[in-house]
Amino acid sequence: MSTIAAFYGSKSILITGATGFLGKVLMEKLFRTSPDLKIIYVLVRPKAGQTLQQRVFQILNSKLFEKVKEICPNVHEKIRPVSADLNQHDFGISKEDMDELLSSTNIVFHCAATVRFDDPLRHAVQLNVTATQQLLSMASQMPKLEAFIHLSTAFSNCNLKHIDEVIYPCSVEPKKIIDSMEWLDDAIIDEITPKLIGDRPNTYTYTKALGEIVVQQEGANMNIAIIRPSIVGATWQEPFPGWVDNLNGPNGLIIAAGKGFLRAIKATPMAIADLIPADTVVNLTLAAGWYTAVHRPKSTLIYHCTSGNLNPCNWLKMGLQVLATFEKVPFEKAFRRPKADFTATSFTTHYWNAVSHRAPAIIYDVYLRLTGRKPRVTKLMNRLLRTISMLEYFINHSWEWSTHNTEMLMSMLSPEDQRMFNFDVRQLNWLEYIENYVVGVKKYLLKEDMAGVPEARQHLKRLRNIHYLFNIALFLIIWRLLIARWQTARNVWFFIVSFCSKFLSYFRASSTLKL
Ligand SMILES: CCCCCCCCCCCCCCCCCCCCCCCCCCCC(=O)SCCNC(=O)CCNC(=O)[C@H](O)C(C)(C)COP(=O)(O)OP(=O)(O)OC[C@H]1O[C@@H](n2cnc3c(N)ncnc32)[C@H](O)[C@@H]1OP(=O)(O)O
Ligand SMILES: NC(=O)C1=CN([C@@H]2O[C@H](COP(=O)(O)OP(=O)(O)OC[C@H]3O[C@@H](n4cnc5c(N)ncnc54)[C@H](OP(=O)(O)O)[C@@H]3O)[C@@H](O)[C@H]2O)C=CC1
Repeated sequence: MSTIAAFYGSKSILITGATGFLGKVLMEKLFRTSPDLKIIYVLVRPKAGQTLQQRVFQILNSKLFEKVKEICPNVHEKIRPVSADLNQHDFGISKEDMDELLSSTNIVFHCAATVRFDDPLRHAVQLNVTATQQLLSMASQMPKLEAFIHLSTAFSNCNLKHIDEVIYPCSVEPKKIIDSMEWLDDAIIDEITPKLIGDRPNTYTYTKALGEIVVQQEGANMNIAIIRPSIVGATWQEPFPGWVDNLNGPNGLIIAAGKGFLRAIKATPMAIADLIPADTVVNLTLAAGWYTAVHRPKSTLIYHCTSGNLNPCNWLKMGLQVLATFEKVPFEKAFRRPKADFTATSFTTHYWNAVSHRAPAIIYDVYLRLTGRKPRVTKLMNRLLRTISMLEYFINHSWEWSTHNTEMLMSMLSPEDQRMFNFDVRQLNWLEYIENYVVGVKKYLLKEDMAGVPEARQHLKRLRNIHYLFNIALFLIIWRLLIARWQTARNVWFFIVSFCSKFLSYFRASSTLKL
């Protein structure tokens, strides 16, 4: 019997960010492995015209939860959506809901965050710092609380090369930042943002670092742990391989490459691609929740959920396997054949952006306009190039994360728990994982049926023929222009033509003699 599964069996659990990528995988695993848990409270806001109940219902009815519904048929009764917006004071939670949450909750998993890299500092501070502070204040009033698990990121200190499982100070105290957001106006905040984030690439990593300090300061009297995952990718094994549901991280780029939009990206091919599967993160998170509650470590433990030092894979190996999978399982209705390369310098990147990204987009838009349709590819391409510029930092740097606490935690698990809550990334076969990841992107993000693969292959063949025809036409046009203007080109042309005609007459003469 799994100790961890039994531990969660009788608990009331509060999850923030349950509608997000990791939150869903976390909920699924909890229901699947501890179907007798008491209740999961999820803090949800109404969104996109859906009530919170509709949002939760949609999640429970998705493919991700198919196994859960077999194991825990009354799952709908075990989940309690609580209307909450983390941007509001007290999260806008009603008094009755608040009383219930405070009196019943045993474990808190804080996953909610803004993960956008370009969020204005005010918004990123509100969600990643102030809301974390408020949630801790709520947690401090929970008499039955056994553990508070905070999801951070391995990149919160990406301004360092070697990162230990400790909390690093920031130049300005989080409390001062929170206070200043109340009275500074947006223009001034925009002006001071680069100075505050310093050598971090964006407001996301900066505010996640501030959030960690808040957790350490405000949670001093609680059982707290911080999980720092690196780049979270599709699921590895559970509940099935390859599950993804948003465009973050590598997902959007895999689509762009598979559809033939992304042809070149500036990357350091030998830099470590520190990807970590979503189910690995969730297993570690649940194990840490159990350990924190049961063993009550004296200080806040930080767990690095990374792959680089235990099972490194570089961007070249990853990129090549992504491309190899496109060969086997092409995406439908590609714009061009998937064929991408890494560039090394800003000069070559600009060159390929002009030649391989912007030019084909413009040509295609002209074609759309000529055929009476609305041009759209240039806009799409601009958006892709903007996304790439945001992500580039992470594919051109390398980090070393120490994983002592994570390894210690692994050693504390029973063999049964090590199997059931496996976060030993050394067992991961990258090539197999990446193939499943790309197939997962096709199936679960693009919603493409595998039955469409032969047609997708045909489409790529047509694109190849168009490509050849286009190149031949281009060559002939350029050649014609050269002949018209340049004597040497004319001489070369006459030489080739007379050589070919002599060769043909010799060939004809010799075949007539044989007859
Ligand atoms: C010798 C031969 C060599 C061969 C080499 C072969 C090379 C092959 C290369 C091909 C293979 C490619 C795959 C390789 C993998 C490389 C991947 C590298 C990725 C590195 C990622 C590092 C991330 C690390 C982060 C740290 C981890 C974390 O802690 S947090 C989680 C990560 N967070 C994010 O990823 C958020 C990033 N997103 C944003 O910040 C914003 O969305 C944005 C700024 C990017 C865009 O903002 P904008 O306002 O413009 O758009 P938005 O409102 O968000 O959306 C508008 C529409 O665009 C769609 N969208 C959103 N995101 C993406 C995206 N990532 N890609 C594409 N499209 C996106 C969105 O759905 C909207 O669409 P509509 O609704 O239709 O309008
Ligand atoms: N994905 C990754 O690569 C990595 C993620 N992490 C961390 O893991 C955690 C989860 O990330 P992930 O699941 O990918 O993120 P998602 O963006 O998928 O999910 C974010 C969640 O936060 C919720 N949320 C955002 N704003 C509010 C708000 N104002 N009120 C209530 N809820 C809100 C979202 O709700 P809604 O659906 O309503 O928008 C959603 O449920 C984050 O803390 C992130 O920093 C760390 C490393 C890597």
